[in-house]
Amino acid sequence: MNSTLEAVHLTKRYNGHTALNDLNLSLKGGDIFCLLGQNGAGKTTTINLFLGFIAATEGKALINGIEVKPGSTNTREFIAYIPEVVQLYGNLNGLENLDFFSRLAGFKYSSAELEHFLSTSGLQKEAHKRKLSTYSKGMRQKVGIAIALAKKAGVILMDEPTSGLDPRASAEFTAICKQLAAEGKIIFMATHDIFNAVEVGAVIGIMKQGSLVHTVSTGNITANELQQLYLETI
Ligand SMILES: Nc1ncnc2c1ncn2[C@@H]1O[C@H](COP(=O)(O)OP(=O)(O)OP(=O)(O)O)[C@@H](O)[C@H]1O
Repeated sequence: MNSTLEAVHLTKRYNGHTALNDLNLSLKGGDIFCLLGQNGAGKTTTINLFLGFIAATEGKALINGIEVKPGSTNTREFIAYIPEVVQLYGNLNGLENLDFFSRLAGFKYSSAELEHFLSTSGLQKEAHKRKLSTYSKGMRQKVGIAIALAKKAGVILMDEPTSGLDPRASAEFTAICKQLAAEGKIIFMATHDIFNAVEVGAVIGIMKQGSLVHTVSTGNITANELQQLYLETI
């Protein structure tokens, strides 16, 4: 199935304060979209609407043509979410965490399959059987990606995934995102990382006070130009 992610006049207000204003967006399998914007611009609000964590005030968030509704499980199976800090069980190892979260999503895999998901996500083999409490942030994130793969989610939402990663881990992460998109997944990430957004080859949205004010393709812009546009916008 070709995945889709759409926002149609998507709006969220809190007591008269507009956190997200009339967002219109249409992504398909293979697309990478990076949402940039200052603190409070509305990036996490957008992700939370697609996850069904909060209800839209107006408009719709749609995954594979199905409207996302808080409390409904209709769209959950199509989505994986990688937050800034991936929450895993510190006293379980990488394989055990992956097995646990895969089962929670309704999938049961052999050890070889679980190992394969972890390796595809870039986690070195020696770490597969080490307790999560000994993992770095980048390693935890790789387990998060492995869980997304194991769920067979067509849409992967990420909130500031490269924050706190060293340049090498960030570059590895970029490569994995590109690979996932090449396999037909939609990657939607909120980020402050202009360099990563350009490297990942995404379409970039710049958000200001809840409104998407620019959408640019990275094929047409360098990191310096994007930084300039960002600074002029916000
Ligand atoms: N539960 C809430 N109640 C009231 N206002 C909220 C709530 N959640 C978010 N907001 C407001 O909505 C606006 C958008 O917040 P959001 O978290 O989406 O920003 P962001 O772009 O993700 O910022 P950051 O880069 O800091 O994560 C902000 O003004 C924020 O204060």
